[in-house]
Amino acid sequence: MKKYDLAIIGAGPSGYAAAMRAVDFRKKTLLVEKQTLGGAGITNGALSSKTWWELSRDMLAFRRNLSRYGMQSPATIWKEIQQEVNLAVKERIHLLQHHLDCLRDSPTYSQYLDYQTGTAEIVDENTIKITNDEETDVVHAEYIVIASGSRPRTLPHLPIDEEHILSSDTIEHMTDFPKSLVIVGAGVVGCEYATIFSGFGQTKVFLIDKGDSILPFEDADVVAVIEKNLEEQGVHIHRNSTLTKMEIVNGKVMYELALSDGRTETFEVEKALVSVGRVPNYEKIWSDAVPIKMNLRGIEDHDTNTSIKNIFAIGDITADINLVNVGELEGRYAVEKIFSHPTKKLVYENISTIMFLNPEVAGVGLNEKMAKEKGYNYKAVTVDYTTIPRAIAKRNTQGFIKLLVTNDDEMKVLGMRVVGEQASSAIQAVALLISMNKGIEELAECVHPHPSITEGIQESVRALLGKSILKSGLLNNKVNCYCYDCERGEIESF
Ligand SMILES: Cc1cc2nc3c(=O)[nH]c(=O)nc-3n(C[C@H](O)[C@H](O)[C@H](O)COP(=O)(O)OP(=O)(O)OC[C@H]3O[C@@H](n4cnc5c(N)ncnc54)[C@H](O)[C@@H]3O)c2cc1C
Ligand SMILES: NC(=O)c1ccc[n+]([C@@H]2O[C@H](COP(=O)([O-])OP(=O)(O)OC[C@H]3O[C@@H](n4cnc5c(N)ncnc54)[C@H](O)[C@@H]3O)[C@@H](O)[C@H]2O)c1
Repeated sequence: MKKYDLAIIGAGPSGYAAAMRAVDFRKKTLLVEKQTLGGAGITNGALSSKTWWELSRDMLAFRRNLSRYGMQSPATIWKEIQQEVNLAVKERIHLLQHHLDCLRDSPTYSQYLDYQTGTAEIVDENTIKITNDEETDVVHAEYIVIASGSRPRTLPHLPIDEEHILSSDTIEHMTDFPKSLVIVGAGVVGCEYATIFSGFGQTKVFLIDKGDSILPFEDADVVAVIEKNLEEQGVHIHRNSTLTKMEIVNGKVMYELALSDGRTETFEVEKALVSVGRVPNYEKIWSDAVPIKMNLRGIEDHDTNTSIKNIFAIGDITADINLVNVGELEGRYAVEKIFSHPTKKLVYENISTIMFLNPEVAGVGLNEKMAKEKGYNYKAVTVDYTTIPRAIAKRNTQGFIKLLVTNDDEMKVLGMRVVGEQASSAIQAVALLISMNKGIEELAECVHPHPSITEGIQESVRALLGKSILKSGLLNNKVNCYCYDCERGEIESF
């Protein structure tokens, strides 16, 4: 039986990152993947959907520019767009595969990493069975990392046939733009695909929202911008609507909604996308001999440790945040914990996220909803994009920056949201401040290039310190500072 220091189940972003960190420690490592290298980080997930989003955004901008010069838009051809996405996916998988091949052939690394395709199952604490079409292999591992990821959640009354009623695993494999598409679930996946399909301008999109606003975890001012743009692109948002029935009738999707006023309404569309969250891939990963504790959301890990001493869990299989950067962070951390002593704790406070919407929404740390739930007294500033020269030059001033800090002398950064052009690049400096547990003074004096969106971040910081160029509370609240008192539940401008 082959012996390994570490065996990793799943080669998505979490497992791949863990394997590469183990190689740094020169430990004999096995990485097992049953399907596609890169997991949902590449295929039917992060990279593929972001390629669709980029192409859709380009097409929307192209159509707008053509109409500015009084020109007709050409037709958008599904096959061409899909081919480009497939190229992006192949390019990334090829790079990761080629990297594995190079490691295998490298005199420095070849003895440390084995990559095997097959389905892995933990038989006991140190034994893994790997099955593929041809054979079954059994290996010994001192430590095991589970990185088996997640898949789309299904609902009992929604007959997903992956042809008419689809999940995020198959929506990108359709053969043409549907004339109409209903999306069940207005979370990140649902809103990103609503943005993608409405951006191409070939599909009438309906979005079913259980509550009164999409993206229920986000602040109302952020959501308002996104909803406005979706609706301007022709998306119909069914608010406060419960899906009571969905069926395939004569090749079309019929769905029935119960509205909050007691009425029911029926609609017919060509396709449906169900995006109501994800569930962990835990089935048949471990046998009864290894009782790993989990709940409905995933493995209950403590800093990547599971309830079994030598078995760790990372990425989407765990019951916390499902993101590529979080999976990679956990993967690297788990391996450092196994083979050394990590110098830093595993912290989630400075995790940056981007939601690929119209416009993009970048975030780090807390938003106001979360800060209120956690009982913080905080100071906040909002700076409108209309005050930022770069946004004016771009001829797109829609959006704003919102920065939250503690309401004390230190003014530690709690979190930030940026909605608008280049939002993602604007948040990095603040993410760094949070990770360094620093106050905002540092950012106030740094000289930013001009014109740049990050000047808006600097103006936010200066406004909180009472030394901004544009003063708070004037100019129709385009620069606005306020504090929130959690005991009184009140907001006061300053
Ligand atoms: C549509 C969509 C868009 C997304 N967009 C973003 C984004 O923009 N940014 C972002 O940060 N995140 C995004 N995500 C989330 C991100 O894709 C996941 O958080 C990430 O892929 C999780 O990585 P993972 O390695 O934990 O799991 P996965 O990527 O799910 O990989 C797990 C791997 O394990 C393999 N596996 C499972 N069981 C076994 C077994 N028994 N034996 C061997 N192998 C096994 C699977 O085949 C798979 O390849 C998106 C997700 C979706 C669905
Ligand atoms: N840009 C990004 O970083 C990005 C993009 C896509 C996905 N992701 C990750 O993937 C994960 C999964 O995304 P998701 O959108 O599937 O999950 P989600 O949890 O973000 O959203 C699910 C939505 O479905 C709604 N819902 C649940 N049950 C419903 C029902 N019966 N009827 C109607 N609506 C219902 C919920 O209210 C929620 O709004 C996210 O946690 C996210 O971390 C990240």
